[in-house]
Amino acid sequence: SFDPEIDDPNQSFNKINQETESSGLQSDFAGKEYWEDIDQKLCDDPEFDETWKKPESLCYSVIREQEETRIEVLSWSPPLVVYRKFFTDKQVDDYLRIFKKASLEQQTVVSADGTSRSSNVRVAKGLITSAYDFPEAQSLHKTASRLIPAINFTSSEPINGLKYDTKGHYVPHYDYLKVKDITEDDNRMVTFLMVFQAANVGGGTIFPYIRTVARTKSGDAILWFNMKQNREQEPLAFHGGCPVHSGEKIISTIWVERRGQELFEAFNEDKSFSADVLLC
Ligand SMILES: O=C(O)CCC(=O)C(=O)O
Ligand SMILES: [Fe+2]
Repeated sequence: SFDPEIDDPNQSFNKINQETESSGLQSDFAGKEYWEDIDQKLCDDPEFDETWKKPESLCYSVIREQEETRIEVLSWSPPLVVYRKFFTDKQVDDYLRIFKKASLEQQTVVSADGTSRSSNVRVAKGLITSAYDFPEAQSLHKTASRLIPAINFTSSEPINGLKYDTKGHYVPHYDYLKVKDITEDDNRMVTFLMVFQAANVGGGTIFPYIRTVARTKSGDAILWFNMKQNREQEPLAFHGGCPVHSGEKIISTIWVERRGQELFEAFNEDKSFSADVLLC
């Protein structure tokens, strides 16, 4: 089925041209110098977002075997979609409970001399929650596989949890790996990002080149492609975690490899994928 919901284009045009009051929100945080001003503004001010000016930005309801998924298309090509209320409250609570129990580690980066140090590029605490060790994570994996049949979730990295405290953020980057011993087949075709707790203020997921921010709530998920059809890096998939100005944000990601993606086997051109595969 098909259920478009378009804002009045004139109304959003007017909104975008109004003076905004976002500057009051922009607090100081460690690593602020890594952020472009224009991206911080997009993070903090939904009125600055250009997505809803595009005629192709629509919401779809897809029903398969009596189960409904609500998909918001933020970009067709490359695909960037938000799944609203994808997980049940129980799934969200169960996964959050792992986080409350675990001792979290500040994410580190490796320096040139081989030592690891904390970095202000990613101010967040991580926790590997593999589907083998955690039934709560397996449940998420199963739901994703069932409701998104276009993607083969079997070939994926362990589910990676991430918690941002107030002032936490993740400077825009690519998930596509540029490491020598990684083949194109092993590389991250898709990022599936699940939201378990949204920040009170801030904390969206920004795509600077698509000029949009996915503003999600707990139970929502975001999916995008990091790869072009020919398996090279998708330039528009550059993204980051917007600064959290108040509250905490808890997410986890499944990185899906190109390996075993039968639906995409025949696609090999030097161009972006298209989101229509996600709607059937
Ligand atoms: O926090 C976000 O919204 C983005 C997280 C992210 O980009 C990542 O974990 O690779
Ligand atoms: Fe990322």
